[in-house]
Amino acid sequence: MFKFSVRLIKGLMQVTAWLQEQPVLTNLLYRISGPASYLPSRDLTVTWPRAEEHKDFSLPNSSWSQSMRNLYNKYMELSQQGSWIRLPSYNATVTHFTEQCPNSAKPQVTTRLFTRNLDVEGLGFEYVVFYNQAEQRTVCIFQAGPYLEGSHGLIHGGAIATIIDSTAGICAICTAGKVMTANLNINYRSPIVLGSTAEVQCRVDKIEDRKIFLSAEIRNVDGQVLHTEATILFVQV
Ligand SMILES: CCCCCCCCCCCCCCCC(=O)SCCNC(=O)CCNC(=O)[C@H](O)C(C)(C)COP(=O)(O)OP(=O)(O)OC[C@H]1O[C@@H](n2cnc3c(N)ncnc32)[C@H](O)[C@@H]1OP(=O)(O)O
Repeated sequence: MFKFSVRLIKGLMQVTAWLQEQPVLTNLLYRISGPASYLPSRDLTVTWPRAEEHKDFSLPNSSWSQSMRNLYNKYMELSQQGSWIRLPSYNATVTHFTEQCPNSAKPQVTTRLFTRNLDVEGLGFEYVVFYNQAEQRTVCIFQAGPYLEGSHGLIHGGAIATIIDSTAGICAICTAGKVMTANLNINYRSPIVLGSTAEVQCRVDKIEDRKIFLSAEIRNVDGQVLHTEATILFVQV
């Protein structure tokens, strides 16, 4: 009887594991009960971080070019006047929300934010985001490292989509709380050279019930060259 029970439990665990690996079923689970059931929680290690363990990756480092620093300094000066705030940037999404709510102990999961997944400074996404609450805008100062290559010497279109989605996502989160990208529409107007600095400007255009409509532009450092235009729809969840 004991052996039978152990075999039954093992069998049930295998079936559960198999079910969790089926994309259609996982998606259905997500639709029914939200992201918690969608995450492969059995594979994640949970720790309880202290605030001082959180490195802020949006502060200047030695890989930043002079033009990146100049733009950073410009927005830091505007921040001192009160219109903009520099948002901290950690390498895991959950850490941001732990920082937002210091009194509630939230677990840190050993996942990495896509844009902060490289350990060596300057190879991937180097960026800092500023938020203007009164105008519902974000600005992202962005330097693309050599590991973001698409066409020879140029940034991959998917990396451009990522930095737009992130800048717009932060704007939507700051404006409307928990959201997900429903639609991202991009026009690539001119290529961005690897290593160059660009400025992503993003604003909320309108809010209709749970839908937050935003638009974004990427320009070069002096604003003269338009690289990319996009519209983004986020839905509150
Ligand atoms: C200090 C603070 C710092 C914060 C620092 C944060 C940390 C740093 C984070 C970085 C920020 C990264 C941001 C990345 C964010 C992703 O990349 S999310 C990943 C990509 N997105 C996804 O995987 C989403 C997949 N889709 C879904 O889950 C669901 O379709 C959605 C989007 C949640 C919507 O589903 P739903 O809630 O059931 O909504 P539904 O009833 O279908 O539609 C609601 C309305 O939206 C409309 N709609 C839905 N989808 C669409 C669509 N595709 N097109 C047009 N309309 C649509 C519907 O027509 C409907 O309109 P109405 O009828 O109300 O007028």
